[in-house]
Amino acid sequence: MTDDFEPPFNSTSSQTPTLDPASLSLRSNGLDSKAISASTEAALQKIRSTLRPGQQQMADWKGGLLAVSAVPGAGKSTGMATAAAIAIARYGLSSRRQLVVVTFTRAAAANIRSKINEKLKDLGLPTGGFVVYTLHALALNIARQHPELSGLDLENSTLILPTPSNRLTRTCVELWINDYPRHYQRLIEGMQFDGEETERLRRQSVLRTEVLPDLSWKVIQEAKSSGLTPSDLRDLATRIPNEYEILAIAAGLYENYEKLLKQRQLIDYDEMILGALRVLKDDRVRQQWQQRVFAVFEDEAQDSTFLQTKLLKKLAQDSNSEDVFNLVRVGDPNQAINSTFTPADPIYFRDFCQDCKNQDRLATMDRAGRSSQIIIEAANYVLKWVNDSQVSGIEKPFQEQEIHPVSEDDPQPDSNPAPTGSGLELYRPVDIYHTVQLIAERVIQLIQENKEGKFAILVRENKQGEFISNLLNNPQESGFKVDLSEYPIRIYDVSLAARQSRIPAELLSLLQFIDRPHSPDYLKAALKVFSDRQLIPNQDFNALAIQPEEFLYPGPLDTKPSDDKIHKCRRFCRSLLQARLELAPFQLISFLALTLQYEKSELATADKLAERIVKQTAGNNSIPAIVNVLNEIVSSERFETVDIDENESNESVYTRPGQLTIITMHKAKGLDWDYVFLPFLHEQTIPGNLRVLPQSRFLGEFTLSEVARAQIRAYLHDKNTLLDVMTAWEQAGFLKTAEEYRLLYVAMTRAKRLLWMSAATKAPYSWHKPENLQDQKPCPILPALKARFPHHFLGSGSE
Ligand SMILES: Nc1ncnc2c1ncn2[C@@H]1O[C@H](COP(=O)(O)OP(=O)(O)OP(=O)(O)O)[C@@H](O)[C@H]1O
Repeated sequence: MTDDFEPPFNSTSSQTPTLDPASLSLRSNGLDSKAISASTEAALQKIRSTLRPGQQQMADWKGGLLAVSAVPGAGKSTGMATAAAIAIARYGLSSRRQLVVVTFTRAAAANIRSKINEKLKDLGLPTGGFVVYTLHALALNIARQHPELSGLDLENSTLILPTPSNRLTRTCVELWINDYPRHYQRLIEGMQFDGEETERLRRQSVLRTEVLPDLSWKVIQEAKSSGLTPSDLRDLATRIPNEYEILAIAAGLYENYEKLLKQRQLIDYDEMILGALRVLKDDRVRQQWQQRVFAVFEDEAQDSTFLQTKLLKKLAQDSNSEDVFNLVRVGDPNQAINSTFTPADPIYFRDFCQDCKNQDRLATMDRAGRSSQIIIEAANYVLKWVNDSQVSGIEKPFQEQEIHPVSEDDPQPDSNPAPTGSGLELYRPVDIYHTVQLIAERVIQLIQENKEGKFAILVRENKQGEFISNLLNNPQESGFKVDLSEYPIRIYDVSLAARQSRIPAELLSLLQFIDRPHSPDYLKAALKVFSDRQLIPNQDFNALAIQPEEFLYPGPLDTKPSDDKIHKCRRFCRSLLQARLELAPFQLISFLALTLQYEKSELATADKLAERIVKQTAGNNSIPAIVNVLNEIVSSERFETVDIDENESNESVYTRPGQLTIITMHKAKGLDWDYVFLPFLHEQTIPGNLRVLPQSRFLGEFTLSEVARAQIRAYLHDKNTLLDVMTAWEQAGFLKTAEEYRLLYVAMTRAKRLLWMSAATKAPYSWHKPENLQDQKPCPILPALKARFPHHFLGSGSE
């Protein structure tokens, strides 16, 4: 985290510029521009003339609020960087009074920083007039400079990223169970219960290791990032009673979480934003900051949470006039794809756009030069079709915002390029193997035509990427007919990195089991790791794990049936316990890596991890010591994986010429390629539906965490909306449907010259078992596109 933020603004008050009262009154009505020379003005006009109409509106901003709603590929970051450089020049900004540019990821921050620097250099201006932050880095910077106000001791605390499976979440759950036995019992009883002991143990296992950690994780994120305290949540719980008292449980978990953070000197990301907001509550300090901040420009504004929005508004507020904000927010409501698994909520940006519209301060950037005309038409059609079909209740998933091609004289080289072939190809391959074969064959054709071409296969989940990558990289072993290694194309599997980032957690689970094999939780977690790695068949592990001894070493009198599946699970677990007896603790990591059948780069990551553990446990190389170190790595930071090919983290590695990138749709946001392949578009995943896992059906046909989250969200949007359980569950489903379609839209709009889409007739129900094929319906978009663009439908693709 430490390298995530800029050198701080000057923090002492003596260095704060004092403002001339005359300019203050001017600033309330608009910003006070510096007198600039005719030659600088001419240079600014020249830069402005390279912008598209929507971008020019950004460049012409003269203070106050401005919302910019842009379509994919409209040039949001280009426009923002240029507008920033123009504002810096026009208002004579310097390190004493800076423009603050905020964006979402570090890569995006680096990108926009270099664009602004470039423009300033062209203008012959110094580069001290602006800073670029990620939202969290900005908050951290403010909180760090005023520890007495933020209440955060950042020097002695650890930053954490809670997950449902980490120790902190699990401890919250255990404490809650202790404090609320009656509530817990009510959950165990579920819809109905006949008191049978094995079933009781199974339900306890599901609640303790799945349902409650999930509830805790989702609700805490949602509530905290929206500024709700545990007691706010308790109040809300009394207003939405239900049988299980879901929100009361959530409030209890949240209280435990907050207590644990304090006790253990841990800080989460929301705490940093809250800390910064506490700092800005102090009038004097707030004014100092506001005087140093000339204005705030935010990119990717559709992904902000309530608290983040609040922080930016505070900073952008005029120090002398509460109603004046110098704030430009740029985003695309149609590319909001984080709201179902993070607390990001596009409603805040939509509301901001609406407010700005009412004040005539909304600009739209609806021209984009990225894609061929036919791809634009397909994306526009999807948007309209989805909105018209009312797939997600009354709220439309998309803002009615069509993409238009840029004008003929647009400065972007090769804008709206000619399509490759027909530009849009729709297929219904026989099965998923056939799908990959069609892609490989098409790639071979295209790479021969264009050696510098950029290719990507976008998948919905990493498992699909793994499947494709295995077939393409090991054609012989898989009996696959096409061998890409004979052609000048490199395969870059981004999902591999995601798989690698799971390595520390996987090893931790196995080691915890080795350390305490009689713990049902650890046994279950170990089985889950084997199953995720496809070494054992997936099944309800709660049933196996509740009596570890019986499972591991069944006696002759054991009555439980034991089939092949169970034998296989048992063999793996026993081999771990055997290793414990035979190997020294420091050798266990390598043994586990081999047991999990890690491949080359995964083994390298495991080695790196082992080295670090040996160092950190020097003097006490016991299994509990190793578990402790691993636990810290897993719960407090992202361990860096080793990429055998490179160590670059720059996004440009995803879009290199002559490369076929396999990447998730989520990660592809903001990137583009000449040829984009979207395989496996099945209704089951896009839009899919919210599933209740069989093991937690005893609670009813809904998921506690989703219900609670939907209830909180509805309340935040409108304090009078209190949803009952089933309505909340339905809302959660709508939210997911809407977001899946937006994700598909993001994926489609990554293509420049060819958009290739397919749904195989036969596909697996679960990608954990890709070989189990069954008939699968296509995503409803495909038949709709087929009807609208009949000439682009190429059947199964075989002659
Ligand atoms: N005024 C312009 N002149 C020349 N090129 C431009 C201009 N505006 C944008 N571009 C080019 O258009 C492409 C898309 O721009 P950019 O990546 O900023 O779009 P975006 O709106 O952020 O896209 P997305 O929403 O899909 O992430 C880039 O290659 C950029 O260089």
